[in-house]
Amino acid sequence: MSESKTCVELPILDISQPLQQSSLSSLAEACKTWGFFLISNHGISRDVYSRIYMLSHQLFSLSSDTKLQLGPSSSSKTYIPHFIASPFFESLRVDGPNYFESAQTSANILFDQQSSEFSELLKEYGSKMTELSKKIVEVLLMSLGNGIEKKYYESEFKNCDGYLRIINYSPPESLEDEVEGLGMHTDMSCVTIVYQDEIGGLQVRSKEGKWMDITPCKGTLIVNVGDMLQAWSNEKFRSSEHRVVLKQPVNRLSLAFFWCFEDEKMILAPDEVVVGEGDIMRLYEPFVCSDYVKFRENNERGKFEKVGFTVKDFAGTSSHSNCDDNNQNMKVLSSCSYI
Ligand SMILES: O=C(O)CCC(=O)C(=O)O
Ligand SMILES: [Fe+2]
Repeated sequence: MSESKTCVELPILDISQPLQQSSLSSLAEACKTWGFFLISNHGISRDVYSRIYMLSHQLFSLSSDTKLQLGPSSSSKTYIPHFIASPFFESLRVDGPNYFESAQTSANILFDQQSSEFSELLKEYGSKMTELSKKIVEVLLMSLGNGIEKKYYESEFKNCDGYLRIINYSPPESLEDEVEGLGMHTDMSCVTIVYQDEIGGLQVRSKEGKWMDITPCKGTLIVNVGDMLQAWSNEKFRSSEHRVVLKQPVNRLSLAFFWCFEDEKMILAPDEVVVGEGDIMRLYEPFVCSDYVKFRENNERGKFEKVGFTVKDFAGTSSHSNCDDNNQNMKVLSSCSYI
């Protein structure tokens, strides 16, 4: 990997302060260009992070045999071992809405001594992330203008739910060049909230195809738009390709929280959102959320969220053929539709 890289400058939204019009504009701009921004004053203390980190570190230090008791099997994706996403990636999933129960089920299998510390912490983290995700989606809808949030926040987003992935990256000890910890992918969520430690490594791909570093910024969380919101917003918000590269021979831990529509949700951008600023083309056919998830899961090239086929290939109208795309595998499902 020898491409030259640059850091991307993303706006920081102070979520504890009343919203200014200027913050909404820079947010809308960042979400259209990068699909990424940062959140400060999110209300999660350093202490909570260091306790989650300590317990997660203990958990990932257990033997493979112990961890493999959690999966992977076709019915359970709780634990993803090394060599599925990459040789250096493993993760533990904690499902909402009952984060305590989900974490405790794993803890009971993994740890000899019964303790609820891990599950209590994840319950707290899950509920904070839920509140934050709701706020973020509302703010994003506000940034679209025309009172879109008043009309559509409650009716469209009230049944969203989340899950958390605790990810442990362990690069080889003799690391000469950087390696990919998690390959290029887009998220299938509405929004994802990531906490990365000071080691960094998260990169976003620009529209021109250049990899840009998202440098860790103390005390902030990273938010990125996922495929579901890209489709719902008719691409007013971009679900960008991103990846994780490991540049130092040290462990990296991250917490990725995915806020998603319910499985049976039909995704169709409202007319007011499609029209926007003179944009009259509907870029996606209506589709059911779980059908897209299945499409990604069943698609060899889409395995583990690697980009190959994305929501554009699944439900994009032919309006997309005029767009930026350097994806050679565009599969147009139907002809252009106008509202
Ligand atoms: O580990 C990270 O920083 C990002 C993880 C990620 O992109 C994902 O799990 O979808
Ligand atoms: Fe991701």
